[in-house]
Amino acid sequence: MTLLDGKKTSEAIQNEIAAEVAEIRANGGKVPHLAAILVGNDGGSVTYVNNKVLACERIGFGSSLIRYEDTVTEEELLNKIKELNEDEEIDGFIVQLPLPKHIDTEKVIEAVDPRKDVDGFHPTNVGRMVAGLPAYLPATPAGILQLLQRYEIETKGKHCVVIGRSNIVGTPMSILMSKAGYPGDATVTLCHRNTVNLPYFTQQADIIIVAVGKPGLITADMVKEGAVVIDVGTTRVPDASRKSGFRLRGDVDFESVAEKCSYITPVPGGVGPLTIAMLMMNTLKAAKKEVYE
Ligand SMILES: Nc1nc2c(c(=O)[nH]1)N[C@@H](CN(C=O)c1ccc(C(=O)N[C@@H](CCC(=O)O)C(=O)O)cc1)CN2
Repeated sequence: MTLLDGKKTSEAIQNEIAAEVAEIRANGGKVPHLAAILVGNDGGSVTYVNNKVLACERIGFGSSLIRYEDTVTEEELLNKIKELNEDEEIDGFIVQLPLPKHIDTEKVIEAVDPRKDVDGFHPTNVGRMVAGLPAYLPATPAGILQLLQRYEIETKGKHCVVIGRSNIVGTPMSILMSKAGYPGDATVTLCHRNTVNLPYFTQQADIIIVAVGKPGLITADMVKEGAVVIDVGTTRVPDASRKSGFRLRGDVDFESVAEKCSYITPVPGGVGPLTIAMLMMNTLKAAKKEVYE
């Protein structure tokens, strides 16, 4: 069994981006600038956004962090988005999810100019991705593609079972894995909460990608010998022995499944760190106007 090391892969990608930024800087070009909007004080979201800002600093990007209390109104948020859409210094920006319940997330996502939507969540980017046109790909699925590619995992003709149909991970992942080319060309089954007899599908899978948020959902008896197992789940479970009071658990029962599969991602240190690297990649593309002229 080979461990798919997302931390190492993320560092490698970020080093490649940093080298390009150094070159841009040396040639007097515009240094990419990412802005992030964070609403509220959710522990996970604060960590992720701080890590995004730190990654910008390490790579040499400019960055802006815009914070609001969770009482912010939808109107205030939409006004800020309008401002960022028009700010020529900002190449791309994100609104950290989830948002408080009183804010319409879809409305917020649609307010972002698709040319600056480095999260790849705007319907224009989703549609372009489906149509095979240049688009910002959402960071988590794009990170999984990088892992498959960098570990030279065969995907053509394989049966890939994706579990979870979220707009951020499962649905785009299923589309990208079925597209022509590498990594892709797989036969894809998308399973979700109403799938009857989940093990029937997972037992046939050459590649399992699970993004549900149910710790330990995938057990050894559900996995074919030699399968590739990608775990996107990161649920915080209480752990009194840790200073933080919690630990992260994936959707895969790692100990038992690792003995059966050919490749597996750990949690933490698997898919998660790639999310940040791919956001940086999208921001570089935005600055270079690679997706939109
Ligand atoms: N606007 C966005 N919101 C959210 C996204 C997103 O891509 N854009 N994705 C997730 C959260 N997320 C990034 O924002 C994210 C999640 C996990 C990790 C990560 O590195 N996880 C580590 C563990 C970190 C920890 O200790 O908590 C790992 O898995 O090893 C990075 C980014 C939802 N919101």
